[in-house]
Amino acid sequence: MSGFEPTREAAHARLAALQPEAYARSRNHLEGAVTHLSPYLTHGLLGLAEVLQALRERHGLDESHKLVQELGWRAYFHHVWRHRGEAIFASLHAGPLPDDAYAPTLPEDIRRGATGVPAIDRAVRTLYATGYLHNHARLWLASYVVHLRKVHWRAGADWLYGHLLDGDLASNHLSWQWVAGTGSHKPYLFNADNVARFAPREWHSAGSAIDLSYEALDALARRPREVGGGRGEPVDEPALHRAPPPGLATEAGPLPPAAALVHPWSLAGAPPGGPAAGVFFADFHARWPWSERRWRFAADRLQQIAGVPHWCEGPVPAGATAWADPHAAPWLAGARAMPVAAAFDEPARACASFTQYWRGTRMARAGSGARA
Ligand SMILES: Cc1cc2nc3c(=O)[nH]c(=O)nc-3n(C[C@H](O)[C@H](O)[C@H](O)COP(=O)(O)OP(=O)(O)OC[C@H]3O[C@@H](n4cnc5c(N)ncnc54)[C@H](O)[C@@H]3O)c2cc1C
Repeated sequence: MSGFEPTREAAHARLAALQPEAYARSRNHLEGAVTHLSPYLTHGLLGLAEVLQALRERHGLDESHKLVQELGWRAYFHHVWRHRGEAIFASLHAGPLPDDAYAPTLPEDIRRGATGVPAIDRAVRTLYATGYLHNHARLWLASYVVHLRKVHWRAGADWLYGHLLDGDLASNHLSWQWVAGTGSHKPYLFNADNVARFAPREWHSAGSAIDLSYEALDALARRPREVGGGRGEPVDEPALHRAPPPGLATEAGPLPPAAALVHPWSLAGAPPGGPAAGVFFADFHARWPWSERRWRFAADRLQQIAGVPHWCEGPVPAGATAWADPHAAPWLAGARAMPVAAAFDEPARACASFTQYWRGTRMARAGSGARA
């Protein structure tokens, strides 16, 4: 996989390269034909509706196709965030053990990719080297952290979010809850045989702490004691930054009163109006630090669109305009937030499961007038 360039051209190149049939056959394999669209979707370089439209028009896909369903998971997690708000950052319901049976912080050997389980240590190295992980690797990592090492899912979720280029608070934190069993009916478990089936040889983990039957793993998930770790060679964890890292320029002055704002989740371009101004929200990053790679991804694109981005401490001026996004919403309260085109029709009620959501929605039809 090559890196992720923060440009519309790179995003469209990913879209043009999609192979839906190969995706459906191979998506669970670490070397399968996955799309690598997630950093572009998270940062609004591509809209979900825009991707679905391309899948419909170029490939004739509908809701029955696996790729459309996977994109549906993203939309479902945002549906849950819309309905539950801040509640998604705490356990939605009880998991296999009470919350206080899990450690509140991530042990050093996991952070440093030194657990001695090749699949986990590889995943951590890949994450730090690229800012991206295949879905299966994310599932393995989260399951190991929560069920074998007894670390609270929230500690793992916050850490992973910071290092991912595609970190999306709904997809990330709700996926961790799905794995933990606090957002699904049972814990997600995996073993060395599963890794051997879907990952290249260097990831294989026979003889390690995950080389167990599913019965044994299920019993482990339901008892409070952790399996030990810490037998591997450590790597350095890249720093996470709550403010722009050294060398990344931002402007501290006030925003123009009627600015067309571009924030890090709307990097396709400025909304209509003007003048365009890029913006980072200080309060967001006080809570959610990012890796340097991610800061640069967003800042490079903001710079392309609107010059040096502003460092915004507090809400934006009333009279400014911006594309709506839930990550940015608290700081856009006084501004005109322009809706992004819906990708899927919104079910009338809050859905308690993906299955319920999927039964209650369809791919939205184009033509709402909002940005794709
Ligand atoms: C523990 C954990 C944490 C995750 N954190 C994030 C995150 O912060 N941001 C994020 O975008 N995705 C997250 N995901 C979902 C998924 O792993 C990634 O979207 C996917 O791996 C991104 O790679 P891709 O674009 O090549 O995916 P593909 O497999 O090619 O899928 C295409 C698109 O469908 C959507 N999608 C696919 N699978 C999922 C899924 N399970 N849940 C939600 N959307 C999905 C994504 O938008 C993705 O870009 C997480 C999953 C897990 C298990």
